[in-house]
Amino acid sequence: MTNDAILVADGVRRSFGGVHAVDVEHLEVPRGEIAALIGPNGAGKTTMFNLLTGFDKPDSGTWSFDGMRLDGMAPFRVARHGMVRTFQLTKVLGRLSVLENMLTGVGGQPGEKLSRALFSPLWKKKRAADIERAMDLLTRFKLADKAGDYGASLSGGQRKLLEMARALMAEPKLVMLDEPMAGVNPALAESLLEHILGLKAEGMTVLFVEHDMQMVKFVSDRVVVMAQGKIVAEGEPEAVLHDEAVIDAYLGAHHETNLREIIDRQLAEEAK
Ligand SMILES: Nc1ncnc2c1ncn2[C@@H]1O[C@H](COP(=O)(O)OP(=O)(O)OP(=O)(O)O)[C@@H](O)[C@H]1O
Repeated sequence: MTNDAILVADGVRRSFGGVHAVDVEHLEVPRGEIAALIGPNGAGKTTMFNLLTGFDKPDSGTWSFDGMRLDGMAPFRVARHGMVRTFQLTKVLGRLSVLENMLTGVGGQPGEKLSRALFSPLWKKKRAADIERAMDLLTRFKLADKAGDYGASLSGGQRKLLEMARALMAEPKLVMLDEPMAGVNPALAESLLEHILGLKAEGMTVLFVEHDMQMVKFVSDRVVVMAQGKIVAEGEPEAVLHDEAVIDAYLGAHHETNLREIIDRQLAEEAK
């Protein structure tokens, strides 16, 4: 479909009992773009994220990332290959400091104990470089003054920022964000948007799940719509958000967001 897709998935299926949570024939994420994955509650978006990043196993399906097959790979290996994700409910570790949380995002930690013992000076050098990188990222995300504070002391919005900053520790090529705007106050929301656009400016690809249509419209180059496990529409935001099938997918599932109202409001604003 696209000339240069960083992620290509085929025949990805996952059922829970009788529920076909994910039943995706084909998905491509274009390199260097920001793609939004939208759809009503229970559409299968988070399950799809979990499958692609190795946090859940599909009943069937294959996918490749940057030309390499990643299906069946453990999450830390997926991250090491450059595909990292954040979670809808952040996984910031409350009893670790903000800086320590950042260091958990460094790739290549599991199984390093032996080499660490053998090459201690090397490890120390790497550790110092990791700390420097972590502090640079914390500065960029305006969290540097909190480096020594416990993760638990951060607000919900700051945790979202920390999770995004931690994801960048692995120097990813693709960043997957699960509902980055949920529970974030307007001031932080603006800075989150800037950070997401910044990732693209730095050459990263972004795939995010979001219910906030304003954000979807504002930052995405491409929108993929899921409903009942399947992809029901995809394309440029303008076209997709006016698509009858998309509106039906939302309204049919009695989703809390009335897309028609949002679209009408946006059209009225644009007409002003
Ligand atoms: N571990 C699980 N066990 C049983 N059913 C599950 C499990 N995870 C997801 N489901 C079901 O799979 C379907 C898809 O859920 P999923 O969380 O992926 O949807 P979603 O699009 O991310 O929804 P939301 O926007 O509410 O986060 C739902 O019917 C959900 O109840």
